[in-house]
Amino acid sequence: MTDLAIAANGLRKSYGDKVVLDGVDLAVPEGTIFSLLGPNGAGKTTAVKILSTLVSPDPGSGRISVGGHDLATDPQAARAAIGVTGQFSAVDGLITGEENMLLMADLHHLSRHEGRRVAAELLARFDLTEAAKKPASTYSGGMKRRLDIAMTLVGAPRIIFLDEPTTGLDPRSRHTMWRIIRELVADGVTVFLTTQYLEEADQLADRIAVLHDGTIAAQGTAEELKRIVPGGHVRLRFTDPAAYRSAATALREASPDDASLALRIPSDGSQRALRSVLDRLDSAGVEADELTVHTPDLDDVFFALTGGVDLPHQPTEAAR
Ligand SMILES: Nc1ncnc2c1ncn2[C@@H]1O[C@H](COP(=O)(O)OP(=O)(O)OP(=O)(O)O)[C@@H](O)[C@H]1O
Repeated sequence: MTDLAIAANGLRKSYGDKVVLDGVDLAVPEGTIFSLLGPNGAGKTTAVKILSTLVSPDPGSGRISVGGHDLATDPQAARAAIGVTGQFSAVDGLITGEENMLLMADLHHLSRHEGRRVAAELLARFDLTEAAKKPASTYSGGMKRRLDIAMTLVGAPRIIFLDEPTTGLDPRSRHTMWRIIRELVADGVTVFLTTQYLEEADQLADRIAVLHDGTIAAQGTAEELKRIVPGGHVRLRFTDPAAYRSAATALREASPDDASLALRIPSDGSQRALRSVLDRLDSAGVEADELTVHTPDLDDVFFALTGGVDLPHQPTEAAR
């Protein structure tokens, strides 16, 4: 057994002439959240389908192992270790939440007694006990999504693939889902998450990979990815025009914005850089009325990586 829950080398997949995955390497340590980001059609779902044994990779692909099992030689064992919650819900709306759970328990060959115990426990955990006897078609989007994950957990998988788990959910339901995902990982489960929401990857993922043109354009922690795009700065705002002019003289590298009496100073936002700005303001005897630090966010990274902008360097092999 390896300490990587998911390991893939040179993952390739084409549909006819269309190359969807063109040599993708993935390494997801056990008990972590990995997020695959990419624009629509980038191949995220295809990657999830291959890793969860629903679709075969092209013959040119390298070794893929999931849960320590080689997908080529032991797909059955890999399948037993995973759970998949896709973009299209497995929930049957015609039967109740509880019946959906019991159906999953049957599929996993749990005894009647054990099935009822597991179903009740998971329904309670996902705050669905009250709604358990109602048809799932009457559930809200958030409740359906929670039921979907609860159904995935009936088989106690060690690795869970969540394909866009919060698409279409309101902010409250999205936060509930984030709490659920964090709790899963606290229990030692590995989560492979695809999302269109950069904030979601930023909030949850230990590591993020950006998929673009069939390859991984960059991967690392959210902080590592943010460091590869320029744009960090400190913004100082003044109410007194004289103070504004003195500050502009003291901070020669600043870009002035005369209309709003604001100065923009390129900065990595570190403590040392901030101290240098404040020291120079002190020496000039001026005080800013407002100071804000802007660090690039994942949106900046995403658009830079998938929009053809030239970047200085990419920490693809950044230390784990
Ligand atoms: N079975 C298939 N046959 C032919 N083409 C396919 C098939 N499945 C996916 N594709 C194509 O492969 C590309 C990647 O699709 P995929 O669903 O993996 O993207 P995605 O990143 O998950 O996109 P989205 O965010 O829109 O869900 C798309 O161009 C899609 O049309």
